Amino acid sequence: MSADWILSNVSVLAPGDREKHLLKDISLRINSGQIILLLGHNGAGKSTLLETLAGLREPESGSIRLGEEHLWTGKGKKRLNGTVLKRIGIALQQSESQWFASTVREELAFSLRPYQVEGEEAESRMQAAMMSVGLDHAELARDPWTLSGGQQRRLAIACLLACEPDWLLLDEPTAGLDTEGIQRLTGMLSACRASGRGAIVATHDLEALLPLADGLIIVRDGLAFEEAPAEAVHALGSASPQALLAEKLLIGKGMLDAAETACAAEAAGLWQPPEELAKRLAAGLLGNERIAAPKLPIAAAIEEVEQEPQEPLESLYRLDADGSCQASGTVMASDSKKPEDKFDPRALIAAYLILSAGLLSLNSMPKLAIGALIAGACAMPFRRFLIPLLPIIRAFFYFSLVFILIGAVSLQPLELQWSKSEPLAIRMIQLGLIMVIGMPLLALMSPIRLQRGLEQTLGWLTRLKVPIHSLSLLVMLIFRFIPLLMREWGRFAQIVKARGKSTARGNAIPLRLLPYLFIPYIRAILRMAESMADALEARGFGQPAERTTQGFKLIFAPADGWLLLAAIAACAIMLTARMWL
Ligand SMILES: Nc1ncnc2c1ncn2[C@@H]1O[C@H](COP(=O)(O)OP(=O)(O)OP(=O)(O)O)[C@@H](O)[C@H]1O
Repeated sequence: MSADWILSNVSVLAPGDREKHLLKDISLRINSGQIILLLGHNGAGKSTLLETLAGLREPESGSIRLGEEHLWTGKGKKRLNGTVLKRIGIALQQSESQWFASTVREELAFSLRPYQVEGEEAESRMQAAMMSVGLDHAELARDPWTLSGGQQRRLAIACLLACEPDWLLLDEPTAGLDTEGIQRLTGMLSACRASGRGAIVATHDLEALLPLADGLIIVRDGLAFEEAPAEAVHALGSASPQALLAEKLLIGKGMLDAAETACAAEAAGLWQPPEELAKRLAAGLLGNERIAAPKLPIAAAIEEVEQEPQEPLESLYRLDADGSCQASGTVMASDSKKPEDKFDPRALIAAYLILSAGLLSLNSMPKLAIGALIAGACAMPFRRFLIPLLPIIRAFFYFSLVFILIGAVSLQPLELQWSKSEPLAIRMIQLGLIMVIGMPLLALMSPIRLQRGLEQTLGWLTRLKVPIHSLSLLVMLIFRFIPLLMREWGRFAQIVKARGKSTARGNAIPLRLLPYLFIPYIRAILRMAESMADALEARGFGQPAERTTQGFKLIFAPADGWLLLAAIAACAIMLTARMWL
């Protein structure tokens, strides 16, 4: 029999951004043996909540208990509790890309390993799990990568079921499943509940899962909004699928503007609750008074979610005459308040070069002190981008210190002569300061804007046969791929840790699990490179006769002028210090 989840004031911060809350002060009790749906807009925090329950994200504050057991234990609650981990099984979105073994059987055996289940017991669990998800016994010998997408999703769930956890944590489990697969899934969830186990399921598929649910948790902007009573859920469940079907039917007949509904909502990631559709039906918009929205406690909750002010669609999307949705590139490129859109990359690079030249001109410790003050003042407004890079800065500091100390060693007699290593110390401090002021650039320039900046500035060189498009593309890809590779590593690390029931913190991976991470990781990177190559080809790269398409044009704004003036003033101060000190 599974135990209740008890969450008290749980908050989770974005990795590397301590000002961004992914979950805020969540207090919940989720009773054992229930099927609970997590609902909410795209980006609301459903996956984050599931990952936090699975110990894949460390809460900044608050406590998470499964019955009497704390998920995080030890001094300062910094160590994961392996006993709790073994009582839960999580399937992340796209966790079917996790395969490393050459057969389905080995994959299942890997999932069972932390439970030390082997031999006949393991075999019977594997077969039962395969049967529950509708995979044939013969598939055990197949290479998991040769299964279809839907079959791989079923296998991901079978890997969880074989471990017989008290709680299943499922993220979008119906995605990619056919009708039979969904029926299997709902049957499996009902069977879990009947055996006293529970499930928490993040989903947008209300039609399939709402009729099963014992309760709902609405997540909005990282807040768990409401736990709905089971009666409300079932009453709502009887109304919503019809409303959805009615809407689809009317869109098909051209009686409802698809651009206003599905296209816009899907494109902007807005979730349209069935309640909204039911209200429109009730208002006569769809002409079917059979489906009227019942006024339920949960309806009020969903309504409140919907009343959250949304960014107007037209600021993000342009609806063309043919009803198709287009991302509004110019709006996103110039008017957005995202950090990487604030400055023109050309201004940022020019300011960086000017400041670096100033720092390199300082040739003594007192002058460098002035340079350090100026570099600190420049970096201060962007300190939140520097926090995640502190380990690199610290490593550089220790590395420099060791070199400076070695440089200062005199052997006859054995002593430290500071004067010997002063030039090296000055050089290392200059490099350190240049590195620190350069670090925020990674966050202030998106790769695509950097590419456009290079193309707009150096585009004239193409007449001299200089391959500027290719060079700027290369720079863009380097900028784009480094964070992407790190993110993918984090994603696969999470999956492998969840399967291996690792108690390691953060993205740290125990050595024993590394081989299981490398294969799917490398495969994912290769696939990503292949998709990118296809996309580039579609844009015209690699076909010299074709003109490549360009999404937007950078425009030098007053803020860029001020940035350059500030950099010139700072450089002037450093040059003056060099001459007069
Ligand atoms: N590593 C991260 N760094 C910064 N922000 C993050 C990180 N991971 C998630 N987020 C942000 O946290 C928010 C919640 O994401 P989450 O994946 O939990 O949403 P969701 O409700 O599951 O969405 P969906 O329905 O699209 O799956 C999003 O705004 C996302 O951009």
